[in-house]
Amino acid sequence: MDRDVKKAIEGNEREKGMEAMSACYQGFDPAAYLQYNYTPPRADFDRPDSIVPWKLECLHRAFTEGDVGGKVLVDVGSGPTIYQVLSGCEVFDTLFLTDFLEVNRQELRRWLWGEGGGSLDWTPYLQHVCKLEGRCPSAWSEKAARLRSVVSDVLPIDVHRSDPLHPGSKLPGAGADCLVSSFCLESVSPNLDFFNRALGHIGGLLRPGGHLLLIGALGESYYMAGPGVRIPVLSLDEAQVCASLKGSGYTLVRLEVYSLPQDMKVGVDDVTGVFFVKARKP
Ligand SMILES: C[S@@+](CC[C@H](N)C(=O)[O-])C[C@H]1O[C@@H](n2cnc3c(N)ncnc32)[C@H](O)[C@@H]1O
Repeated sequence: MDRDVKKAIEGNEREKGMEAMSACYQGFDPAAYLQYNYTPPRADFDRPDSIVPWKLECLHRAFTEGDVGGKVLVDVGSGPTIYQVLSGCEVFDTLFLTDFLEVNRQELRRWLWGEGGGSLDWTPYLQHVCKLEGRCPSAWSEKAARLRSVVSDVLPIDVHRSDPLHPGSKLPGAGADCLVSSFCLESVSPNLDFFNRALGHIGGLLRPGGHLLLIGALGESYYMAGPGVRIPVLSLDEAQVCASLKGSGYTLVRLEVYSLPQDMKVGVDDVTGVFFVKARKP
């Protein structure tokens, strides 16, 4: 087959894959998603084996080891959540939150700048991260103020585009000094090829020498994003995550894995574990 025709067919298939994924996301319900994943037992701060405290601990460690720094932090596919930047906001003075869906960007803006907060009370999260930082939990309001002061914008993003941010949303300087992304790439990719491409696309936002902190689901084939809203997920294992990072040119600093205790399986997905990666772009 002619090379150009083959490329056109492949391009067409990719467009279809992106459209199908985008259609799945139209029913995403931020309040329900937060309720499913960010309340006990998954966010039980009295249990170190709960998912959220584990993620917050990984992020805290990654941001306080001394090797991650610079000016600009970008969170890719923030969704309606802020937990993933509670440690990073102390290290970076400029932070961009991003998401594909306006409903999620709106939820973030409500917490950041709106009146009446948002759909979830983030206070226990702020208190917990203050404790990890050796501060008094009552410092949580200072942390909230710090986060609000460093967020420069909440931007639209599409990781399936080679230039994932809108052309009008150029990052300052040579790009981000650090990227965080949690449960985004595998939840928006119909197959490993899409995942690898998306990883490459977001890498374009990161300056050489910058760090990627990637959190994601292991062994997950779907999650619920609202009543009756079932989103397919690319089921990954640790070896695939490592191979994808290597394929995108990253140097792996650390991979940590969390296995879900039986009582964290609450019927909103079929995830079996979570990975946390710290990697560096050479
Ligand atoms: C499973 S949620 C993760 C949200 C949050 N980061 C977390 O840790 O819970 C996946 C997110 O990816 C976003 N998303 C969907 N399609 C996307 C795309 N093409 N590019 C970037 N983000 C996308 C969704 O809107 C959703 O917020």
